[in-house]
This record gives sequence, C-alpha cells and structure tokens, in this order.
Amino acid sequence: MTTGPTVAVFSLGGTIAMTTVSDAREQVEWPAEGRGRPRSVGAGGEANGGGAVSDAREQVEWPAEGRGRPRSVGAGGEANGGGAPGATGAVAPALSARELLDSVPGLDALGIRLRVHDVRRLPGASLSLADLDALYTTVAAELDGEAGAVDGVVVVQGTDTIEETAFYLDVIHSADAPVVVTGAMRNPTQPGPDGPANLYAAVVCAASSRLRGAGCVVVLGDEIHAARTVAKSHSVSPAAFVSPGAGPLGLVAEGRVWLHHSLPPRMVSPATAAAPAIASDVRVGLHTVTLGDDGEALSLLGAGCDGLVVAGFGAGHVAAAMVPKLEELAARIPVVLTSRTGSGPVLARTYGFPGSERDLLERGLISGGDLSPYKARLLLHRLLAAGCKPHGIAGEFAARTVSR
Ligand SMILES: NC(=O)C[C@H](N)C(=O)O
Repeated sequence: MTTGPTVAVFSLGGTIAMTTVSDAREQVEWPAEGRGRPRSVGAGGEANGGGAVSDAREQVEWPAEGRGRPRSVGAGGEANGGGAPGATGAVAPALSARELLDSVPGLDALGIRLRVHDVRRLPGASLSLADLDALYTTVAAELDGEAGAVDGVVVVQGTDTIEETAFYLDVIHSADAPVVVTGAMRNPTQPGPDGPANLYAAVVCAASSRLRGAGCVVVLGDEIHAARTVAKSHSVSPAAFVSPGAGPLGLVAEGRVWLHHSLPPRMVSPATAAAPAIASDVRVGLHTVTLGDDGEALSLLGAGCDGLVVAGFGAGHVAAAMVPKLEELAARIPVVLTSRTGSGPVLARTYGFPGSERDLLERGLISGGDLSPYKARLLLHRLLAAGCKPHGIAGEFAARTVSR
C-alpha cells in the first residue's frame, strides 16, 4: 500500500482523451442525448458516445489491472481495436481517466496514490458552467472526504477552455490543496502526444507541498501558470499556454516543482465561493469592440443580460458613438471594462476623450483591472450569482488588480 500523498484525478475529456472515431458525422451531433443527466460509465473505460456523466461514486483506485494502450473507438461507443474500416481519422473524446493514467510512463514510481473520477467526455468547447459546478461539488467531497482528504486535485480537460475553467475554479476554491488543470495539444493518435507528460507533471504539482495555498494552477509543457494569468495563445502549438506579462509561476523537472515566484494572491472570496447551484441562472455577455462599432450590437446583447463585459481597444477605449449606449446599460446592469489586447490593465485616469477609459469609468462602468475579458466575465457571473450589488462588484474587481 502506497503511503505517499493522495491526489484525486477528474477527467472532463478534451484532446488528451481523444481517439479516432469511425464516423466523423456522429461527432457533429454531440453533445449526445442524455447530456447533463448523470449516467455512470464503466471505470474500465468503454466509450459512451461523448458527454456522458459518471456518477461521483464511480471512483476507482489506480494502478489497476488491465492497463493498456489507448485504442480507437466508434463514436457510438464500441471499442474497435484500432480504427474501423472507413475511419475518417477524426478524433473525439472517448478515453477514460484510467486509460489516460495508464498511458503515463513513470507514474507508479512517484509513490502517489490516485483516486480517479470520470466526470465528462466532452471537448473543451462544450463544457458549461453547470458542468464546472458539478465537478467542483465532487472535488469538494474529495477535499474533505470520508476516505481521507486528498493532498491535491488534477482536472483533465480540453485546452480550448482551460483559461476560463481554471479561473472559474480559482474563484470558487478556498482550500489549501492545489487544483491543477491540464490537457493536451496533441491527441494520443498523433506523433509525440503531450498528454502523458502533462498528466505526469500535473500529478507531481497536485501532490507538491510547494503548491499548497496556490489555488488553481494550469500545468502544460512542464510549466506552471496561475489560473488568473494563463491564456491559450496558439491554436495548435504544444507550447500554446502562456501568462502574458507575468510569465509562468514555475516548472516541473525531475518530478519536482521549481517555483520562479512566490505564490500569487488567492482569487477566492466569500462572495465568489458562494452558492454554485444558482449560478446557471445568471447570463453575462461579452462584447468585443471593433473598428466602426456603433453600439447597436452591444445594446441588443445587453438587453438579454444580467451583466456585461466590454473588451475595449487598448487601455479601455470605445468609439464615441458607443458612449450613450454604454452609459444607459451601466445604469441598468453592471458593465465591466477590460482590454481586448490580451495583456496589460485598463487605465483609469490618462485619456480624457469621449469613449476613453476615464470617461467610461466616470459614466458608471466598472474597471476590470488587468483581468482578461474572459476571466472578468466569469468573475462577474460568480458575483451576480451570489447576489452582489454594483458597489460590491466594483470592490471585488478592485481587490483583484495587479496594484494590490
Ligand atoms: N487541445 C485541445 O484539447 C483542443 C480540443 N478541441 C478541446 O478543447 O477539447
């Protein structure tokens, strides 16, 4: 029996769990029926049509008997032992969490006990906030579980949404045990898949005492990124994950965590940690301003939202034509101002023209500081779901700016 640290691994799917499907058209119909309805999948890893949900009790210990290489499956679910005749070569998430762990060389030698959960088998793009709330309920059960608390948590998922999911988990998660999100840019059928190495590094991080109190971090390419800063910066490169303006927190080498910086301030607050069950009722829109934008699309979007994030030009600017519409919206719902540039803060007191950051903040918009539009949207969602009023929302954003 292993006596080292214990890590809980949760798989949501993504490229790391993808394998060839016999008919690409079947993918288009995903999420399959039954999405959102808890349904148990065998721990042995049989494909289930994607999006199926395991029961939280469907927890398996690892290592286990029957380890083997990932295999090709039909999208309908049956294993086909290496690609059906006429296979298109298209891939979809089908591998179980246990199959993913089985593909990682050297994991057994770490002496880390793993508790494994299949939660979803979805591409990152199809994950919802309700999926994340459900995930975190299961994570929380592991954090103070009857079987003994785990030392850390690994979440495996599609990379398309990691910069958002990791931040969402970061504003919920208050325990000391780190939550480490990982995935892969190359699927297991390609040369040089990065999934096994990423999973290995993620398990090392989750078990490391050096990351206790770190909140949620993202680990890919042996780099450790804070959830607050991480961004997917490339559509296909295995080095897609970066932290613009901040750099990685550290790296994993020789099975150890090396930190370049002290741990970042926590993103969680009593307001953001509150009540996930009501979160799905809230709708927060994101509007990216573009050249020639007259604000019509913004007004239409704002009409159906409880809150809005505006990704402005540069340091937080919009066309003068948009200003009356934004002011009108800001009088009705919280409107958070961010930059569409991908790095750096919105300013507060530099530019004075109509539509400048200063003008917009004076008209009631809330500064998103240096949070990316995607992260600001999730924070606003969480605060609205907790019933925060505009003043409280502005304070929560201010508490998360770089200049603290
Ligand atoms: N590399 C990846 O994981 C991309 C994939 N489309 C996903 O997010 O599920």
